[in-house]
Amino acid sequence: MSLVASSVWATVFLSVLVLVLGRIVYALHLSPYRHIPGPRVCKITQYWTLWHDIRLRRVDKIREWHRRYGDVVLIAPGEVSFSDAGSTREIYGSSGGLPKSRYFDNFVAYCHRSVFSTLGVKEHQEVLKRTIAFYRPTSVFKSALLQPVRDNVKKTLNQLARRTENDMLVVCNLFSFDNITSLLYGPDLCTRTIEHESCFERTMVAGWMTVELWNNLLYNFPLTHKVIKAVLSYCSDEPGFLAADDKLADWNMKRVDAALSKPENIAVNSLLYVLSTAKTSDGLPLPKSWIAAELLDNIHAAQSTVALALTYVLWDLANCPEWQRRIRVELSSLPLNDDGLPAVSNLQSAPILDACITESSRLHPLSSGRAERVVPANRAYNGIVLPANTVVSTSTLAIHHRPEVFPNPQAFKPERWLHAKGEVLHVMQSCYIPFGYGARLCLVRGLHGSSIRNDESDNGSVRHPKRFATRTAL
Ligand code: HEM
Repeated sequence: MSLVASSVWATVFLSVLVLVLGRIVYALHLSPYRHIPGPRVCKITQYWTLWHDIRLRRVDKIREWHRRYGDVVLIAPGEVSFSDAGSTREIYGSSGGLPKSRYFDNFVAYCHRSVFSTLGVKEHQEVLKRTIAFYRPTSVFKSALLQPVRDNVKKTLNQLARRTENDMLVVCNLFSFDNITSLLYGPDLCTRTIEHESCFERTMVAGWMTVELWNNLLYNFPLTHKVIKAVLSYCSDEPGFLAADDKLADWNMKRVDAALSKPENIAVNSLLYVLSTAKTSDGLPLPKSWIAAELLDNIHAAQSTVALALTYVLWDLANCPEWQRRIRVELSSLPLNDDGLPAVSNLQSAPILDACITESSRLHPLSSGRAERVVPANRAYNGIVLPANTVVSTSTLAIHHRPEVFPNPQAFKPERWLHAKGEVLHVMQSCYIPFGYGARLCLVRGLHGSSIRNDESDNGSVRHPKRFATRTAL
């Protein structure tokens, strides 16, 4: 190697070394985050957490860090995770008013921000006004909208009885898709993937389950995702590999087009109906793309969360014959409707079923763990001062596994919800956040009959009665 080439290489090597050492010294000794507990590597680079994100192990890793470092953990430069009820209240509570982080840009559809992806507090309140009527129990539980869902329950039970354990997630996904399309578009435009084995939508749902596994890569490294998608499409003779999301967006837009061309046929109380009758702040009808974006977002919000929630409940119960027996006894004592299923209102008086679902959601919370908010000005949380623009979040998995609140936290113990009373129950409720907390609580939280409510679940408004970064956590 010539002398010139050697000195160029030496200069490059030394420059990189100086940059890396400089970064390490800054992160560990000078950064405004140096005092926050957490793994050293997370203080230096965000790529360690991103790596776990892509491997779909982020939530587990953060819980492990909370066990080791306590309730406040620096998970990346400028990103802090909490696992206690007090900080959760401050971060997500209505009074805190923290905006969502740029992570939610990943959920912008047709260039429009839905309720879920709106960042600022004021903007969110405006957007929410257009859709909130849909989430009222009095409208969702109207039988015209609910009957297809009830019919799906019976079809799904038949399918589950015939299939193997491995098909459980697939069947639950189809069930979830048919249900949400029924509530969003109404019975005439909903899908029937459970019964029609060869319909287009069924292939789309299957493709989408694969897309979700790759979404974390898409959100963190879009270019790499594009290259992998192109290469795998080419190699697998499957041009549509990882294209189910685009297919879903086209499919949704066609449905909205078809419905808006005959508005008189749109099912009353469906989300499509609520949106097609809503007005902008200037009193004009909502543009088609806004309507389509909100519908698409609700499919995303509902699809894998509900499918996984159901799969986990079935999984937990599969290992507990005694709880299965108790649920059967409880349900068989409820009066039945003509369709052979208990009325929704009667399910509110099924505490054993409720406790099993609640405990399953505690053990396997389904939100991505990236319910991120941004701190607008320097402020202390749990006694630790954070600079403005820090991204903060609560680790749902960590707070759900606090051993002093949920003794033997790894165990499926529905009885903890049945027996707890007074202050003990209150503390458990304040550490139970599978549907989020406070100002941006999941809009369907109020539809779940559970008696489990945290402090901000019942503030009088309907919304207080949430993939693979996607919306669920694996
Ligand atoms: C078991 C099922 C579900 C779980 C675990 C769940 C969980 C969550 C969580 C944790 C949030 C808050 C995200 C944040 O704070 O950043 C949320 C928000 C939301 N969820 Fe759900 N969700 C579920 C089902 C659904 C369904 C079925 C729908 C629609 C029909 C839905 C619609 C929404 C919407 C629109 C938001 C945004 C609320 C806002 O920002 O005001 N979710 N969900």
